[in-house]
Amino acid sequence: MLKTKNVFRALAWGMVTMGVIMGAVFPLFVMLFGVAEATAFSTLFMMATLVAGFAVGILNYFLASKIVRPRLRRLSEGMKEVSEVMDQAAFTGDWSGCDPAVCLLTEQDEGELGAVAGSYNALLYALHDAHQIESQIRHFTQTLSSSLELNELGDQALTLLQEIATAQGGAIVMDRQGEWKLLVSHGLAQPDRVADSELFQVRQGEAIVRRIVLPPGVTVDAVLTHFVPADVILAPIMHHGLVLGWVVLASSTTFPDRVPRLLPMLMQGLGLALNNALMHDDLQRVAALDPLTNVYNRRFGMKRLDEELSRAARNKTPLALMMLDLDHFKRINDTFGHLSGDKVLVRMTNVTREMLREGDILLRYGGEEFVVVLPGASLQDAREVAERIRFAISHSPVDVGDHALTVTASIGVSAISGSRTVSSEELITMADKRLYAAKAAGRNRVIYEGIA
Ligand SMILES: Nc1nc2c(ncn2[C@@H]2O[C@H](COP(=O)(O)OP(=O)(O)OP(=O)(O)O)[C@@H](O)[C@H]2O)c(=O)[nH]1
Repeated sequence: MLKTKNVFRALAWGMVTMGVIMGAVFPLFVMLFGVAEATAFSTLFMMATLVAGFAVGILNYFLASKIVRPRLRRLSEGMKEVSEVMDQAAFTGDWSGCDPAVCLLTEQDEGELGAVAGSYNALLYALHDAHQIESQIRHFTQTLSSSLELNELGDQALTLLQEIATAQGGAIVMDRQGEWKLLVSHGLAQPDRVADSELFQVRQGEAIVRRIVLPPGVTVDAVLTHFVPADVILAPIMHHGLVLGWVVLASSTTFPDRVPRLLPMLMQGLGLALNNALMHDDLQRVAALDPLTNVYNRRFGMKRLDEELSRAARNKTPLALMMLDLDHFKRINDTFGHLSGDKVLVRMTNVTREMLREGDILLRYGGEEFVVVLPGASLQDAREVAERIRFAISHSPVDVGDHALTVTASIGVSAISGSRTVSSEELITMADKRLYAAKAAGRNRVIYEGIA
């Protein structure tokens, strides 16, 4: 801390003392020019030189004070004004009054006073930048905390990061079970190449913000043209020392220096938010999936069925449902054991899943009984799919110990045509009745009509 006593008082003392000393030595000086010693050291002459020295000292002091004081006052008033605005801004959040463009001190002096004003202005710029960075980080963190859904979160984060870094393109790549998967990309042509590339294969500890060259073919998809970015930054998304993923930002020009310095701070918030979203995602999955077969469990699957039924009623589109039950499954358990039974269940769900289209729903209704929902399918469409599933199951033997076990399934199909609305219970009951008819008729078959 700088310690100054009253500088002007010190100046006054210094100047007056110097004046008096000059007055005291003046007689010696005049003797060099031939003035007689008696005259030079006469009381009158001595008094005159001392008074003159004193007067010159006082005059100098007033002169210096007259020139320097108002400029110093101007500087200090300017600083005071800015500090008051800043003080207010800390509470109101309105920092517009602290913008360097508004608050700069305009001291023209080329000497020390100008240097003081220059240093003050530099301090103001640094404060302004620090505030901007702090509010960018705060806004970024606040936005991230508003979402738990992984894709939505990734999208929001990338949008903000592009804004902050002024990047025209970017992507977020996540580590999902040991593989790099593209979570989101903006403005990149062929973004999948980014996830497939070797860019992220770094050893632990080497995960730092760095500048890279994108793999061939990855360009930025600007409004009028595609361009190979001039500057690309890669930033690791860390959480508890682990790399959860990477942010890639691409620009047509070189990124400002502050960008690579700012990114690690933003990545901390992003790491926490993405980790929360991943946990949420896992919990959702656990809540929705059957742990053995990895298809929807009954609770979640029935919810999805209700949603699809409402959609079908709204759009007046057909929807079909099938109930599938493995034949004589108890025997498999009894003969080969429960674990072999589990193996058969997993294999059969995989075989069934392969026969379905995207948007179809497969759920484990209970034990060895499954429901398949086919939105948009008529009874005839569903019958064909059911036949394909039945055929595939009966032609997919499962290795159980030394045996290649052949399993069959019975399937009951029901459907709504689009003009009639029915409840999920009605649809299930219908399919269930047809399933039991299939069992009664000898199993390994599909029944889709005749039983109401
Ligand atoms: N391994 C295994 N078995 C299960 C599971 N859930 C239910 N089961 C068994 O599935 C068998 C179903 O037997 P049943 O309902 O008699 O039917 P089924 O033997 O397939 O005879 P049909 O359906 O009439 O052809 C029972 O032995 C249950 O214990 C499971 O998660 N794993």
